[in-house]
Amino acid sequence: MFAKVIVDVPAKQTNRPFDYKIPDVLLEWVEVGSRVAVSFGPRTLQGFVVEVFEQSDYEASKIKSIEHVLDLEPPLTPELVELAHWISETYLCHEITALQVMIPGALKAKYERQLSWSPLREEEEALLSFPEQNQLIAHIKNKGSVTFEALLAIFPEQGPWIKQLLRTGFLIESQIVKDRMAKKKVLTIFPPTDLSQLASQMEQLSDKAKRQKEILQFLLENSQPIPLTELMLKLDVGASAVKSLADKGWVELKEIEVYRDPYANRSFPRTQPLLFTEEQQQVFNPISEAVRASRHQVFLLHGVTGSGKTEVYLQSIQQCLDQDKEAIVLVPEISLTPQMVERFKGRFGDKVAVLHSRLSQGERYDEWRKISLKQVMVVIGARSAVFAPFTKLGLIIIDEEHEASYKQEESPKYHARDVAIERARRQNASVILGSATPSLESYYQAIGTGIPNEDSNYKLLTMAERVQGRPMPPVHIVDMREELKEGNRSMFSRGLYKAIEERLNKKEQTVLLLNRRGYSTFVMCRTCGYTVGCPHCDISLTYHQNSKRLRCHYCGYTEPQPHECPSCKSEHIRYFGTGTQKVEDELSKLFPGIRVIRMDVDTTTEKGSHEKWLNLFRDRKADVLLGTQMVAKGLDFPDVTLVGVIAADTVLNLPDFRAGERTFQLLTQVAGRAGRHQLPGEVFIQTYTPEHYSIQSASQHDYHAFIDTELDLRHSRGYPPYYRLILVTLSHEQLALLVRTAESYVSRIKELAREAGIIMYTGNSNQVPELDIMGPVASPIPRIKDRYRFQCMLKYRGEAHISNLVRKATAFFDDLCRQQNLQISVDVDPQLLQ
Ligand SMILES: Nc1ncnc2c1ncn2[C@@H]1O[C@H](COP(=O)(O)OP(=O)(O)OP(=O)(O)O)[C@@H](O)[C@H]1O
Ligand SMILES: [Zn+2]
Ligand SMILES: [Zn+2]
Repeated sequence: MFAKVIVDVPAKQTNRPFDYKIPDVLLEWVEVGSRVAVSFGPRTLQGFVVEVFEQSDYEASKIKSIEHVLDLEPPLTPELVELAHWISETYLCHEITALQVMIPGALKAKYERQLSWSPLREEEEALLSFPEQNQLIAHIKNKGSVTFEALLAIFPEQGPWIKQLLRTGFLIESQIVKDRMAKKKVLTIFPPTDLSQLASQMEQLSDKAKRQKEILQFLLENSQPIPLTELMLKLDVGASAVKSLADKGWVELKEIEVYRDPYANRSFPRTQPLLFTEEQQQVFNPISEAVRASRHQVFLLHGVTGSGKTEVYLQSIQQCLDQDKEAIVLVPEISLTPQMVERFKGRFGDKVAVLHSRLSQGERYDEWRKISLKQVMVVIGARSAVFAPFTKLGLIIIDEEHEASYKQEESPKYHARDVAIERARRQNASVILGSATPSLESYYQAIGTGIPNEDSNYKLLTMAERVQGRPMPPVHIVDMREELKEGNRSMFSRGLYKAIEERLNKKEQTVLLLNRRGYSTFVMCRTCGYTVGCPHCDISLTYHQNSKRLRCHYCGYTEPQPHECPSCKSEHIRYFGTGTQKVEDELSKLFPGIRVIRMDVDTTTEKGSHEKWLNLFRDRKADVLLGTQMVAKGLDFPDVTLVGVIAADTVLNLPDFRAGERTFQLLTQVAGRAGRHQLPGEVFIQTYTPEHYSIQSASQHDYHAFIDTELDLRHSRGYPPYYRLILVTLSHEQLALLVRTAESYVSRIKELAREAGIIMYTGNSNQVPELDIMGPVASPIPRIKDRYRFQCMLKYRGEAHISNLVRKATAFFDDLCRQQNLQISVDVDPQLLQ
């Protein structure tokens, strides 16, 4: 038997399968999707088996053998292997890159597989009726644990039997990977076993030891060990108070290892399906029908914020499980909040695995194993969870389908939504794309030519009302220019100020949004206008309050904050722009005693901090939740009755044709956090361009008004969804060479297009062009890490033949890339245009 193997060298020459012989002892172990070690030239490389076959066209003696297999179970399914091929074709990347992105990072590390005899199955052992294998079993028991290679070397004939024992759980594979990962230890406080001691100790404390008393009181009430940092946050106490209790020997403070399942010791109260509203029922019916019939169908679920989309997801998944099929739920990384996880774990309990990037490598690996060992039926996760190795997929749900983060920015530059649809198509599964603000691409697919139509690719389902007839919150647009005219120089308009004040009085909560992009806190000299830029990239450095340093977001370069202008020596050099930190300072000045939780990149780097902040807010330990995009998504807190957007224009000013769409989406999302339960909500949007259509339509909760204007604009400018885009970026250290190469790259594409008979845009043609090439021009960020960047944008109608041109043109420059260290990066359906 032979195998076709894609080896782990991402290069054009190796971007095809190579033939290897499967040695007899490995016959049982090599399958499509297996990872194997093969010799390739002078080296031994890792590779993936993409095909197993009987006869090779090559002379048998010339074909090398596979050296060994790296995993006892193939990490990829045959379906995923095919999908990887599709990804490499669609997004123009190497096939190995697409294969590698599908497996968890932990698997990529080298490790040894140890096998040992399971102690758990002792009683059933007598039932094993294969006496001739006694020797093998005795050997394993004797050794305690043995490596897979060693075992096969001694018992080369018994591969099938070993496999059987593994699958039936008599043999277990010990996870050396697990041991290799640094174990996580956390300083934890343990109350004494006899809690009554605490009460008497509390009385011994003097009145001055208020903090210590609080801690004892807390332990008395909760009687659970609790991590030190968590306690400090919860009670707002310092470590010293805890230490003095530990010194007295009243509580114990020790480091414990935390188990890697981040949800392992959490219980999720089980929830029951809610009785559907009429609208929910009416969108659920067709979904349920498709799932039951195992029919591939894409549904675009357009439901306003608070319309109860999640409940529709949950019951659709239940339908899927009832058919004994599996489901994947994708959510954007930042809305994969504990609240979200809770909703799925609450309904489906242990059947759910969770995958996101804040998990450690080990944790991710554990969750992934649950999927591949079929211990779970549902996966909820960020982008890459679309590759969960399920084999009986019934449904893929993509929540907030419009989110740009579903597009991976590094190779393979895939769009999880499109991969999901392709995967579902291959498995006859259904797809739900859910959003309050569907992307233009998806909406356009769902309406076809503008009229809802039976043949269009996606089926549009609409929920226009909030659950239980709750009203959408009224939105006030505040013109900040007027505020300034009338003498208000604060970053809060008078309206928003009053509204916050009212919430404080009524003990209700407020969410304040400040766009991340908006607070590029660059440093500028007020005398001469000099701005501090990165010496390696053409972009301003960002000021970081915590470290008091300037930092480049692209290359990580940092330098201390300057005290005088490098150009004119003036002392009036300072940082500009409203950072979240600044808003927080201002809030405390205006409302003494106000409790603010600030969530931004600076406060959420630590693992679990995201969760901690949100829990504190939910537990009403703060009046205001202030943050960047992360506060806009998915939160469902009953006491939030006010939402304020500090500056709505920041995204609008980006040089991106999606700026209007992004603004509309963000404003709609964040406005949707207010008044979701009994208490009515209210929203303030502060802006310098109140007349802009995306701000106007967001304030009226009018998706259709927005989309009509936006579709017209896109049509007249030739952008998606009417045209598709491919962005090609070339970079090199020498500007002159780069410009020359970029020019000849574009000529090359034009030449290929002419050969292929493609109608190109000429400006005065009567024919509708199929392809328009813009550029080459300098990229919006013209230099990163000392490399200059030029780009060209291809706009085209229709499908694959254009990506074929790009593939050919890029291949033509392959040698130049290698010899001259030129880089050409291709982004199909780009989301970021920098
Ligand atoms: N059928 C129902 N009966 C009663 N309450 C419901 C029902 N469906 C949903 N809810 C409740 O309504 C609230 C809003 O629902 P949900 O969070 O699912 O909305 P959503 O459409 O996902 O909103 P968003 O897009 O803003 O996240 C939740 O508190 C949910 O528990
Ligand atoms: Zn200056
Ligand atoms: Zn830089």
